Amino acid sequence: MSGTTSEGQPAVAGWPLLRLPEAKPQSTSADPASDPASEPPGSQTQEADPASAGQTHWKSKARAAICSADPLMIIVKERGVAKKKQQASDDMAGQAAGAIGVLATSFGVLAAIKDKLGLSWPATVLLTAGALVALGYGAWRLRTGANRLLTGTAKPSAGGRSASVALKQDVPAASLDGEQEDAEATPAHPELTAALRTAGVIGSEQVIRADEVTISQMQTGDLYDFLVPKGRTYEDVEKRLGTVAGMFGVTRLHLTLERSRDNERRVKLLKLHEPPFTRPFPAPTRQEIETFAGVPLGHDVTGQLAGVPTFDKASLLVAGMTQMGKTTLVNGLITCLLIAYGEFELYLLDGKFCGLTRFEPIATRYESSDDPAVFWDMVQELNARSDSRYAEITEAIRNRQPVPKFKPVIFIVDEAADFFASGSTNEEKDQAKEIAKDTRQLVSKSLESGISTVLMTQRPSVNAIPVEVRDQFLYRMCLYVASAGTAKVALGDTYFETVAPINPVLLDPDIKGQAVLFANGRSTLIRGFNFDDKFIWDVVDEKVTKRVEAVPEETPLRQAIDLMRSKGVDFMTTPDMAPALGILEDDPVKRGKKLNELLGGPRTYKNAQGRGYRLDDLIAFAQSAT
Ligand SMILES: Nc1ncnc2c1ncn2[C@@H]1O[C@H](COP(=O)(O)OP(=O)(O)OP(=O)(O)O)[C@@H](O)[C@H]1O
Repeated sequence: MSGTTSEGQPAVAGWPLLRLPEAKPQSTSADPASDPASEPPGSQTQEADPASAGQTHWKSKARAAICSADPLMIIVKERGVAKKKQQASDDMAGQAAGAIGVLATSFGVLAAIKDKLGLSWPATVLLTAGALVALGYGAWRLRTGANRLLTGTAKPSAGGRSASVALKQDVPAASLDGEQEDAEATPAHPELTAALRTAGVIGSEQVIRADEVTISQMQTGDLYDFLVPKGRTYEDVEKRLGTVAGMFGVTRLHLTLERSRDNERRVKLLKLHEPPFTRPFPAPTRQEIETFAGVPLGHDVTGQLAGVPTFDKASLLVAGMTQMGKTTLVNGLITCLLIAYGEFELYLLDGKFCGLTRFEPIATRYESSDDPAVFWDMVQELNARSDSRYAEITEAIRNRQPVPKFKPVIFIVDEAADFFASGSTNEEKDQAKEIAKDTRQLVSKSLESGISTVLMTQRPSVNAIPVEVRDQFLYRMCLYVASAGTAKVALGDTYFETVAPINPVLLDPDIKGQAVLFANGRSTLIRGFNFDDKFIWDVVDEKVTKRVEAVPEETPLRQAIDLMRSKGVDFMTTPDMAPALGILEDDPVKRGKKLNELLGGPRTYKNAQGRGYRLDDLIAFAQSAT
């Protein structure tokens, strides 16, 4: 018999009629020539079928199907019925043979036991059945005990049994791994399990175990402390914090997540009772600032101090719309630096004229101007200091000496965008390009030489601060802004792809000083400090006194400073100061030159009274020299 159908398809033994391409159940053709089921006896289809007991019956049914609406289906069904019947009779024969075998063996075994023990037939049967049941029970106990040992669950007490069974119903169908055997044995925490499953943090078959969850009521909110299932870490929660917040029915701003030092699976999730910073936190004390590990920039949503680990080799960009609290925040930063950062030099450029004035007495250079030329001059001065510091480093390395330690310099500019704006002439455009180039160099290359830059802007638009400058900042802060695009300018183009980003657009603009701090790849919502003026003035005065006291008393510079302070003046002319320091020269030019040399070369200042020295300049000069 041929192994193919008329179309050349392989004829499967037993299924010659099932030519699938033609098997259209909808076919209603009455043309026998076109219908494979109507092929006459002796045709290829018939020949392909091996003889069988059910064949005649099947053929007659198949012929009857010619006139039906669905002939092929009927043929297939009939074929199936015939096959099943044959299989059933085969199965019955096999089972009967098996049963006879089992009976014969059992009888043999029982006869052997009866013979050995000399018991009656009923006693032998009962004894054997009892022994088999006892063996089965023993095996079951053994397996249950081993499972309990592996999962670490206690043996349920009689009273706890029903509760345990009820709780087990909360647990989803177990998978094959040990994790789920654990889950089966311990109830799931319903709220967290449902929230984290729906948020896609854990798989649909995973649970947060109730015995690994603690919920504490804090003053500001509920603190959930829990372990995510094995194979997951706190980062899985952190990545989907926004979605998790949605599951809790709050916003991303209501949630903060903390990792634990003891276990990567441990998550500490704080859900605030009310929107962040609804109630103000009191400004920190000196002691709190001093004991903070790093430089504090504000409070976090729980009222703890938050900030950056260091300002060494760092630079900060602060952006936010007008009147949101940038200047106040940076005033707070400088105050904290003065309290806890040791000795450093301040270069201040007050583009808003009075935002940083409180710190003028301790600034090495303070300018209040919106002139780009002033900004450029300060940038160039700092670049020159950086170059000379690099030269010292190179020299030390060349001579196999330890690399020198430099006093940190912090350059703070309030409202920086104005300084990069270019005029319409070619000359002004060239100048703007040069300013951008020098600023980029300052921010990027000065870190190693200990010069950090803080730029603030109320216009974080794409062009306000050139991208080559923006890209260099290590720390970024963004207060309220109106669009996500603006937030990206401040926090970086890829900010919203980072772990658990916070959208500054969602901040409440009526709660001043709130900012997203993005440092070391993590976002923290903070609110800058709003110190009393008196607190800031006291900190500044103390610092000035300390710095003056650090200048040796016998030096002319210290004597000049003490003279001005004792007389309570901010400015003294050269003719007034020179005799007090022992210069009795009558010629004004020679006197001025001698005095400046004696003082070590501080900058002079000229006003209506004539040329002389300002106290702030002398103090700044003294501290830059130490
Ligand atoms: N943390 C804070 N707590 C309470 N009030 C604050 C806080 N920060 C700022 N403010 C208040 O908000 C107002 C604006 O502050 P600030 O001048 O610092 O904003 P700014 O962003 O620098 O404004 P601009 O860009 O217009 O100069 C001020 O009245 C200030 O007192």
